[in-house]
Amino acid sequence: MDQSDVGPDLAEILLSEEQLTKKLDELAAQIDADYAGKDLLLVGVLKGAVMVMADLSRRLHHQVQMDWMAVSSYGSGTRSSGVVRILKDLDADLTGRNVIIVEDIIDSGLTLSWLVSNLRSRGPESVEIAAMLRKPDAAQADVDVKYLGYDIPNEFVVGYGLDYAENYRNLPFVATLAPHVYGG
Ligand SMILES: O=P(O)(O)OC[C@H]1O[C@H](OP(=O)(O)OP(=O)(O)O)[C@H](O)[C@@H]1O
Ligand code: HPA
Ligand SMILES: [Mg+2]
Repeated sequence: MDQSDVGPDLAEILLSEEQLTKKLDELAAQIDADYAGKDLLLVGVLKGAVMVMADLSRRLHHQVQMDWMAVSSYGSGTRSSGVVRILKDLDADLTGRNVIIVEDIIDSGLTLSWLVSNLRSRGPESVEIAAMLRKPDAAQADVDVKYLGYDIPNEFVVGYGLDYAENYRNLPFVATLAPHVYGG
């Protein structure tokens, strides 16, 4: 699929499939090296992390387990208010486990900052983060990300797991939306 398949809805491709692939290779090599000889549990955050989880995990030579959480922010009505509700919890017991939380994007950082402290309270050996995208100019909470793909500008992006109204998640690249799509 390329930009022509989604017509005029996209403004600009920020990261191509090749750029994502190159970064996934690098991150997988780092994780393999860092966790050599250690147990590893990858925790994906539904739904956005599905692409990163699938592509990163299959590049690892390391034997890993995978588990999933679904969370939702609520409160003021704006997304990522920092008040997070668990919609689906992990099946795995984290006691003594080495955990990497796998995410598509760190935007305000509120989701991950809450999630890291929640998972740390469950007695794991370690908790780290792997995220494909980060918006440094949107940060409202400090998030220490060990395995990062790309820093991007503070613009709404779609593709590679990221949605606008549940659309565009299946694009193999990351793009900005044309203003007419979101009423701009
Ligand atoms: O850093 P933050 O500002 O907290 O934003 C990042 C979170 O927002 C998105 O998820 P969303 O809640 O949209 O759910 P989804 O993954 O199902 O799209 C994204 O996948 C992250 O989980
Ligand atoms: O830029 C974004 N796009 C889609 N979903 C998101 N969730 C947080 N930030 C974003
Ligand atoms: Mg998400």
